[in-house]
Amino acid sequence: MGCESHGYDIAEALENALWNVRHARNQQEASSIIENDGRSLTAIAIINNTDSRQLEDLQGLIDMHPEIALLAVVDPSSLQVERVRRLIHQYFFAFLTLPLDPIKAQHLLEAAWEMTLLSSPSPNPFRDEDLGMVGSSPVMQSLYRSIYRIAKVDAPVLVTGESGTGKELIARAIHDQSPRRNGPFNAINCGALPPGLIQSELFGHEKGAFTGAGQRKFGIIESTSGGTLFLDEIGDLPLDMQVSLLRFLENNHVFRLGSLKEVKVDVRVLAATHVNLEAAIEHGTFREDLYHRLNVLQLTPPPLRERREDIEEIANFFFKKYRTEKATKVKGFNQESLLLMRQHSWPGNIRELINRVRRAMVMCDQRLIRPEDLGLERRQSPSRGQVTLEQARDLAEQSAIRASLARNKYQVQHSACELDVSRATLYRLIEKHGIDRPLGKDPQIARGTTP
Ligand SMILES: Nc1ncnc2c1ncn2[C@@H]1O[C@H](COP(=O)(O)OP(=O)(O)OP(=O)(O)O)[C@@H](O)[C@H]1O
Repeated sequence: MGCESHGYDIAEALENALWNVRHARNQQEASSIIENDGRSLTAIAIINNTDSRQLEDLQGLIDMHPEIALLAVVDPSSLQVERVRRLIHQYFFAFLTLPLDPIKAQHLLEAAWEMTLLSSPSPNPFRDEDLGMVGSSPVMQSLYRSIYRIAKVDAPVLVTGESGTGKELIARAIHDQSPRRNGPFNAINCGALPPGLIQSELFGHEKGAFTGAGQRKFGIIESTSGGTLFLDEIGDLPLDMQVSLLRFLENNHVFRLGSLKEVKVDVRVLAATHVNLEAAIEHGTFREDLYHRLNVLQLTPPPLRERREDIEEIANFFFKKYRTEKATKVKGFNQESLLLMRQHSWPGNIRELINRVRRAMVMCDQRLIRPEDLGLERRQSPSRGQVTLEQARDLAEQSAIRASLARNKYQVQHSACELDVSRATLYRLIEKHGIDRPLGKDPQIARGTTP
């Protein structure tokens, strides 16, 4: 909120950078925006006036909403005023001086927004379930926010990232959240198209355009009119097709093969690649002009190994999803599996995680999925000198339980008595350490029920 002219200039610069901007001219307007907005807010307050009444109002508003991270924008002369300096120091995430540097403003706003997320009562202010995506880590929260922002505009988007990180899912989510959501969403894998058919697949053909073209065919671009076209593995598109695609992106017209008549098409193009297009440009296999045309907005989903905190959530999500498809006695993952999943490097990212969970659900003949069901190597015992106190405790606990179970012929009740813990605690510890027990040795295990 703040001074009209500066406010509108800043709002325009931020809107251009795809921020969702609301402009409040005074404290009342700011309050009503805050009350009405259910999602996290990050705010800029323009302090153009050192009037103590105004400063008090501003302080009152800030006091009422400590969850909002605020950036101050001030005229350098206002910084001479002790009260302004104190207010900024006590209540603001950072400050910027006029004239505003829009790049710096954006960076600080990003950082302030992340801070807002941390203090948000809801861990997911941007609803991942609306996007069909799982994962609550800060990096995914930031991705969801970008998807919502990018969905509102109509520019091309380039989604880059490793295989299996969710590039196609992101394209789908952008479409579903965009004004084009009622139009078609079509995806095509540029690497999977036979070279002789690409032109016709993308742009269509007229009857008789080539041997075998018995009738007119609309290409996928034309069939996507009013919707979103997702070009997967764009790096594999042959150079001549890159020229045609660039022409289409520049004037929104297509020529069907065998026709000189141009057809106007309204399509938003999203493209994805797992290869480095900049390197491809250097090698002469990708056109630089097409790269710049596609790369208006870029999104890069992180590899799974860079957001390990999401692994358990995603594994449980798919476990529940597949459990409803097929009756199974498996109840979840044991602690060792969860630990190993967290440690695995996931070269195939989420696709690999889904496949391992599905495989484990088939392979598992116990109540809880073990590392071998997932095809993951069991943890090596840490070598001498590398054991932390916690690991040493774990190892001692594990070996005491194993020994007691063996002594008591796997009768959990007897072992629990011997170890002086409740049966429920012993079951929990058995699961935690991934200790194998022969099936049927304990009545509870044989029935597969929770103790
Ligand atoms: N955040 C996510 N939440 C839930 N499922 C996801 C998520 N990201 C990806 N997936 C699932 O993982 C699988 C792989 O995703 P997707 O095909 O979108 O990856 P990709 O990056 O396009 O892979 P490729 O480069 O190999 O084409 C799909 O089954 C997808 O539904």
